Amino acid sequence: MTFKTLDDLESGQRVLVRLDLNSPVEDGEVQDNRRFDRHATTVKELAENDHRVVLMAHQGRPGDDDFVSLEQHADILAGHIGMDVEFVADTYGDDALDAIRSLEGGDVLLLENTRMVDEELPEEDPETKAETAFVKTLSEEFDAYVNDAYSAAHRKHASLVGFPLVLPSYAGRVMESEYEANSSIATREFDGDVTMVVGGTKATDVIGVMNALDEKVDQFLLGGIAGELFLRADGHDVGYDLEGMNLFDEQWEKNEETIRNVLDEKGDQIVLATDLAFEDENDERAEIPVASITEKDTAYLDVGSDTVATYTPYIHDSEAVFVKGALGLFEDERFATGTTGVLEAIADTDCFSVVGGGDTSRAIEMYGMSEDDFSHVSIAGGAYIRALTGESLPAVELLQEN
Ligand SMILES: Nc1ncnc2c1ncn2[C@@H]1O[C@H](COP(=O)(O)OP(=O)(O)O)[C@@H](O)[C@H]1O
Ligand SMILES: O=C(OP(=O)(O)O)[C@H](O)COP(=O)(O)O
Repeated sequence: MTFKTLDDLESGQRVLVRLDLNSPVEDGEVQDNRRFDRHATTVKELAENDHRVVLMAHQGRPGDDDFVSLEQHADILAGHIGMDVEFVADTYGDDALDAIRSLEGGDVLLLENTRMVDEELPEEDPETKAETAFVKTLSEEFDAYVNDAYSAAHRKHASLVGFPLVLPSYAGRVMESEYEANSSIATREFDGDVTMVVGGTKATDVIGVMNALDEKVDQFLLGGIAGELFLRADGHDVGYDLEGMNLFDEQWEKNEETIRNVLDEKGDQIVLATDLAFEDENDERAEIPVASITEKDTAYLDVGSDTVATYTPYIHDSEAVFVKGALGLFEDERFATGTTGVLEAIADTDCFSVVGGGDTSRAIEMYGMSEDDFSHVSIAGGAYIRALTGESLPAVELLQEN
């Protein structure tokens, strides 16, 4: 491990901890999710080591519907760690400082949404962030900083990159496990085949992964919106926006040439869906072979069962399988077959497997699978894709330099 961890942190200190509790918010209600469960391990360990634990996290972005206070997050987190989590609706003002100074060993306090601090969001160099009033004021109150927010590590925000320049800094347990797993595709050598299942909504994610990992990956199994755009490049009447849709055409305009080039250059590594699923006149799932599609008149919402049957042997014959992005609209049970099919194929093997993507990894718990069926289930989306494509994660690099 290339950074200091909680194993290196002496007990009984004043510790400022950055988590990523960014969650879906539905009608103002913060939705519990695996990020709380995963971060609970770090928080509980710090409290049990008699630290005075002060937590920072963000939720949403100013102006978005999910930009809310962290008050609900404190209650949800308390439920996961089985301890009280005090909340103060302040980030670094007098109320926050008073609450921080009144803590005793083993206490846990959550500060207000870091994105309510003007100095937090602009993406700036760590040196600039270290000079903000936010960082300078808070860092005076602590002996150490712990960053556990791997899934936000691609952001150069004050709470993520300002403190490591002014406090002794350590990786939390989530940071450790996410870094280890998500960098493994780049750092580990596999004797057998390596397979990547890539889907989701963003063609640029798929292109980035293919360009970065074509030396490491033997086959890319495609699905989702991105997979349909590659089918369009392969000459099929799919991957088009129908009336009222905005999923394909804008991406196609921006990426057509790149998609065609990737398909030409890496075609022998790319496996495309052989059939797709759609909603028929009875609102039920129906499937059609891609070769039989001759009209641009249907919205396809999943890969078909024949595609799953085609992808399964690749997965079964692989030593390592990495997943990024769903193969269909899995939130609708009728169109979960592609995503659950490949996840079940992975679960049936003892290959090394990493499932990533903030939305995609939710499919595991939604369809009764266990995280234990996989080597690692990431709670990161954008950060995971950057790890796969070898792009920098500024907050991780700063921990490594500390
Ligand atoms: N054919 C499809 N039509 C509509 N949505 C799709 C389709 N395939 C996948 N999706 C959507 O893609 C989302 C996941 O993609 P994305 O957000 O890029 O990945 P992640 O958040 O897991 O990194 C899922 O929420 C799923 O609903
Ligand atoms: O949820 C997050 O990113 P993700 O959706 O890529 O997993 C992180 O918390 C970063 O949030 P942001 O994309 O609002 O900076």
